[in-house]
Amino acid sequence: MIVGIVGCGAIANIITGYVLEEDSNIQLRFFYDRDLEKAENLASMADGIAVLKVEDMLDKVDLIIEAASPEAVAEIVPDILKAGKDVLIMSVGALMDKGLRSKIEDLATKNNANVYIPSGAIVGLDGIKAASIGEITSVKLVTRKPPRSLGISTDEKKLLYKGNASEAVKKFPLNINVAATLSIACDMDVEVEIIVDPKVDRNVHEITVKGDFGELKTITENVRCSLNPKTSVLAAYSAIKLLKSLSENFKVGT
Ligand SMILES: NC(=O)C1=CN([C@@H]2O[C@H](COP(=O)(O)OP(=O)(O)OC[C@H]3O[C@@H](n4cnc5c(N)ncnc54)[C@H](OP(=O)(O)O)[C@@H]3O)[C@@H](O)[C@H]2O)C=CC1
Ligand SMILES: O=C([O-])CC(=O)C(=O)O
Repeated sequence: MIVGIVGCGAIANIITGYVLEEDSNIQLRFFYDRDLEKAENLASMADGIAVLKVEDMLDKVDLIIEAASPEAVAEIVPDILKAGKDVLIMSVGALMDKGLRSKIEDLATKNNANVYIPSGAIVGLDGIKAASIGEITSVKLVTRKPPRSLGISTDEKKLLYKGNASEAVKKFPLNINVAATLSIACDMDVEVEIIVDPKVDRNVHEITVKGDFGELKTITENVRCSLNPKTSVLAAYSAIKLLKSLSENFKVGT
């Protein structure tokens, strides 16, 4: 599978490092970033090609990884799908915009292309997807991050946000994509709390789901990426695992 990547920051660096060290179906060849130097640095590590615009890789790839920003989803994903190519989206918060999401779903169907959304920095999506076969009655996400991850400075633990996911992704576009992933998985605009906590040094996501299946609670205490403390290492790992699973004939989990 020939892969291009849009956004050459923390997640792209972890994916590239993995591809260089491990045997897999992922042939990472093309790199794009609005900062050409970042694309060139990763391309030279991976013996790939830095491109000046996404169109320059479109006819040469099977799949593009979006690991840039919510704006990049709106700017770039429609063209990828129009070219009939698959896309893996990390900046999932963009899809809380119902208009953009249905445009992306329609383009994927019309062009026989796939949109992949990895579980990212949370655990439990397997059970939540299974639970959605029955009735889900409530879903709540409580995210606690250290001040540096939220780009603020404070000595006090504080509730920064309480509301639904669609507003949370507008207020914290680079910090709470997981709320969008969760909302899409259970087809609800889930309840979200974001807490800044100087006492934690991990990005912590706690999910509680209730439904006719019973109740589940997951807590993920994520190590942060060295290149970007907002982002958890598990998010990059989930993208790698999803890409690897595309060529596997033996699947486990929902
Ligand atoms: N689904 C999930 O669970 C998670 C999702 N994420 C999301 O994944 C994305 C990537 O994360 P991460 O690697 O940590 O981010 P980084 O900021 O480390 O890297 C992103 C890179 O993409 C560039 N970029 C942003 N917008 C564009 C654009 N429109 N066109 C071209 N390049 C662009 C950035 O440039 P610049 O520095 O100039 O902005 C930066 O170089 C983010 O949106 C993040 O919020 C992160 C963690 C978990
Ligand atoms: O990586 C994380 O812990 C979560 C995150 O930033 C996001 O969902 O945008």
